[in-house]
Amino acid sequence: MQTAARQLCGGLLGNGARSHVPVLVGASRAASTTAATLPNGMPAEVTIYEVGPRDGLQNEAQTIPTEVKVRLIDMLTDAGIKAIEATSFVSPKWVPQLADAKQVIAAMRKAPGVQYPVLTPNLKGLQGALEAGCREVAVFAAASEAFSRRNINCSVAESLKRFEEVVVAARKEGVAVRGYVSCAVGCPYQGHVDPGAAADVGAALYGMGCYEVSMADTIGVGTPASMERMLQATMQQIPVSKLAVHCHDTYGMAIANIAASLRLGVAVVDSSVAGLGGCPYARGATGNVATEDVLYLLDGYGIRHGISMDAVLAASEYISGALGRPNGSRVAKALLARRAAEAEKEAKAQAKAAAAAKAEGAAVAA
Ligand SMILES: CC(C)(COP(=O)([O-])OP(=O)([O-])OC[C@H]1O[C@@H](n2cnc3c(N)ncnc32)[C@H](O)[C@@H]1OP(=O)([O-])[O-])[C@@H](O)C(=O)NCCC(=O)NCCSC(=O)C[C@@](C)(O)CC(=O)[O-]
Repeated sequence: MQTAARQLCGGLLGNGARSHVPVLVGASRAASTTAATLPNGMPAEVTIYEVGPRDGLQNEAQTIPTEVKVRLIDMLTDAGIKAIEATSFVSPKWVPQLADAKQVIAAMRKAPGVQYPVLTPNLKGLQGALEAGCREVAVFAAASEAFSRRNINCSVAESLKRFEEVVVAARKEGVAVRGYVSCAVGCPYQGHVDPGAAADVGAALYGMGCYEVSMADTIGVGTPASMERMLQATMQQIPVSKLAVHCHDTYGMAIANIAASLRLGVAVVDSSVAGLGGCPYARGATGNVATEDVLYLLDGYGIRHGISMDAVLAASEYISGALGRPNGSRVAKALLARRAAEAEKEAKAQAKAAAAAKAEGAAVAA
């Protein structure tokens, strides 16, 4: 596997992944470079790449009305999130929940300065995305053969060939492409994944022209130690400013894994409002790390993110209500409980003051 990805990468680039083609003009985040770091080595500013509407909803058994998806995306836009993965142009037989991709893109608000990428597994998906007017797409390879077969029905090497066609065609249209490496620290079918194998697949995606590569702990089995090993191997082939992390929270390690990634300089974090999500082809994997939890972590370090926690909480409560289930974010639950307690205290104080004023009025009248 490692060799296959390396060979392919070499074949695509001639002299290796570092000869990355320049990023696109007009794709604002795609063209940006990371700036300052804090004294602790962490980035001073982090971009949240919100995957709730896509990764979060793709696995839902119940049918979610298009209007609900659109409302969620609009609320996340209102929260100030600058990258929101809206949906997927994949086979509706494989992921029926996102069969309304075209309608979602048509109906949602497209705010200036916000990217709304969509997943495209092949040229057919890209064609659908272009027809819908999308300006950023994402391709998704895996560091594990078994997962690649289950998720996209082909080997890793075949998928990279397919993605190269997508990347070339997208870039011709001026459309930015992001890459994912699934199972970067563990696979539901094969178990252990070699950090070098994940790094090689990431390098192949970066080398073919993805402006950023998101290294995904698809089933949330990683720990800070295994994340660090994987990222250190990857950073030998891709600059850290072009890396993102995508952590599922199955074992409750996602926040620790993100903190470890920040320490290595990673400045783009994928997350999902209310902790929604799970991949249909990753048995037992729970949702992504919740956006609210990541914002709380970033606030704790004094890292800028430009997002309104209140507005994310509103989106989080909205989608949890629409799905009829408890909010999956611990931070959302804690903040909402604290706010409810404060509101109750305030209401009691007001009632007491009103009663006292009434009693005083009655005494004066007597
Ligand atoms: C890749 C394929 C299409 C191969 O699926 P296949 O069955 O090998 O493809 P095919 O080319 O033989 O086509 C089969 C049928 O699908 C149609 N088709 C083919 N392509 C498309 C398309 N783009 N849009 C709409 N329809 C499409 C095609 O036209 C045909 O229709 P039919 O003739 O039978 O009526 C399929 O396996 C697929 O769609 N897989 C998607 C799986 C997926 O979305 N998984 C979840 C996302 S990945 C993820 O969540 C991980 C990530 C990114 O979040 C990071 C992480 O945490 O790891």
